[in-house]
Amino acid sequence: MDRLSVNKDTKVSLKKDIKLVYKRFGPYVKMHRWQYIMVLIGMVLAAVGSGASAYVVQPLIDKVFSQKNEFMLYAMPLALIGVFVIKGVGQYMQGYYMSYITANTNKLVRNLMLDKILSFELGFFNKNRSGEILARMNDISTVATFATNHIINFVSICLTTLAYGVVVIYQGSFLAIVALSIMPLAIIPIRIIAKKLRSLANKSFTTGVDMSSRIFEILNNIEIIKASSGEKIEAKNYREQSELLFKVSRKSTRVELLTSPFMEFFGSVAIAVIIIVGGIEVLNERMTTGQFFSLLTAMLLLYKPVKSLNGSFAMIQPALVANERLSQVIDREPKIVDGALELTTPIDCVEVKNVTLQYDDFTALKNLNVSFKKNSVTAIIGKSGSGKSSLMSLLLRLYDPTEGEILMNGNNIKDLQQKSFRDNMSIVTQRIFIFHGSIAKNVAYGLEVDEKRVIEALKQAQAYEFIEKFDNGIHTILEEFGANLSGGQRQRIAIARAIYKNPDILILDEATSALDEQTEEALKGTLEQLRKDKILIIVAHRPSTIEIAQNVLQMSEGQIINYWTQQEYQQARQKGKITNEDIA
Ligand SMILES: Nc1ncnc2c1ncn2[C@@H]1O[C@H](COP(=O)(O)OP(=O)(O)OP(=O)(O)O)[C@@H](O)[C@H]1O
Repeated sequence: MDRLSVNKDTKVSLKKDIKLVYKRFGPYVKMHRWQYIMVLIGMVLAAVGSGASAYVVQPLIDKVFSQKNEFMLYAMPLALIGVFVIKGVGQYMQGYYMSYITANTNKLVRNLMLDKILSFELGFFNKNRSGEILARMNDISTVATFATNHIINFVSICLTTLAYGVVVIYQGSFLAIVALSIMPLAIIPIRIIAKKLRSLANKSFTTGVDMSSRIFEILNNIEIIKASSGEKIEAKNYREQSELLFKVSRKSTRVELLTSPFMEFFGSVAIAVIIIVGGIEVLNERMTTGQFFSLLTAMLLLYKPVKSLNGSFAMIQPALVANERLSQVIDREPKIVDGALELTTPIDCVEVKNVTLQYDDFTALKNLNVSFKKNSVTAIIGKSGSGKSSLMSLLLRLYDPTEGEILMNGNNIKDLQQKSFRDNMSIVTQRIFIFHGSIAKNVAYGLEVDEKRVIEALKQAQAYEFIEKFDNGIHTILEEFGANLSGGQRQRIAIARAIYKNPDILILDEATSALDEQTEEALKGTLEQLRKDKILIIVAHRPSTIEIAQNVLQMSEGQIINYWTQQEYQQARQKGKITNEDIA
């Protein structure tokens, strides 16, 4: 499964889906057992406090108001304060430890999810929009909150209900059974509502994904949008999606809120029955007034936990759907699996053997055979779309060949630990990654900052002369995407980063396109020096860059059509066999 999808099936299989949630979140529940014990203690305190608060109504009315007992007049309010303090402490403990469990689970699953996403091959990112992936990150909190709270909500409600139930039954058993039996009837409409909520949760997710993906696209292409006066079209499209989301959310609120009137109705019927049946019992002196009011208070208090049980049923559907979506990411296996072998020697030879690469049905590279050796500079030329970048991606194992193999120092790179060879490779492409941070940190990305070496790398990349002019030099803060730099300056920082790593293989994939001729000429001198002990590959687009290469490889439609020495290449150029148009 390359493309993430949303399951449109609205068939409700609560039991199976809840099982899936606990299969995923069970370990996190187990891991927090001590916190759960604290929650449980808090819960017992709160439940005892709640039950006792209903119970004290009876002696208050019977002893103080009916029998005029003065001692009880002072004792009862004190007891009441005590009972509420116990309840308060219990609720605090329960709330504090519960939110700890939820927040910690959220954190751990988020980290796991990012590790997983980072382990995926490039193809996954090409096929899925950023908004789609981000939305699945946001799903975590919905499921984690549900998974960690649901058990405890359930236990809490059962305990509180039990405590009230004891009071209710103790104060008048016949009456209690009548009243308690009406309450569960309210659960019936919930199952009908659950089905509706599931399809609405899916719809709202898909619309949300479209919207956040669009925002990403707008932010990443703002220059083009403005230059093409696309603001109005973007705003119009976004408004339409916003409206759709608004409608879906209104609909789900309507459905969700239906539980409330149902509950109110069943609750009022239960209370009405208690008043009539209990009133008759009191009038016939089979029950004291205190017992009656204590029972009534317990019933009114019982209403809240039963209502919240219903509330948590309404939460189940969005959480189950969210679990299904995030499982698509967490359970997905990366297509590029790391090898076991660590490459410990410097890379001195890369061989591409009978390599074919297919993107879905499209064959981008066909049966390639070429090798790159230490101390050599190879230029790759070819028209746009001929497969130059695809070949470079294969060397980094961003994709695996569909057929054939890539060998590094004689080892198939599939058998090697990716980090062990990527740590010794640098690539500069036209897509330049600059993050918000100092120039020094941008250059040393992923490595310790050594200021001297940073300056040296910047000098080699012909970047230091403009950085020197900044007030803060290499400590100048760069904006996201390098917005405060020119295209050529960004490219030179990226080249400095590649040099700073001191790699065995340096790949420049159209990395100098934004440089003026003079800077490029100066950079050529640097590359001449750098070639020593390195494999240098330059995907070239200017005839002047090709001059430093010993070998020139020409690609066309995914195939190597020529492999020349520099001399042969020059002769081919002179004879007009190769023109500027052949160099993309
Ligand atoms: N991720 C991808 N999925 C599907 N097709 C792709 C993908 N990447 C590249 N291609 C296709 O493979 C072919 C080779 O692309 P590649 O980027 O390797 O060419 P290139 O020679 O580097 O082109 P340019 O000089 O324009 O950068 C193109 O036809 C392109 O459309």
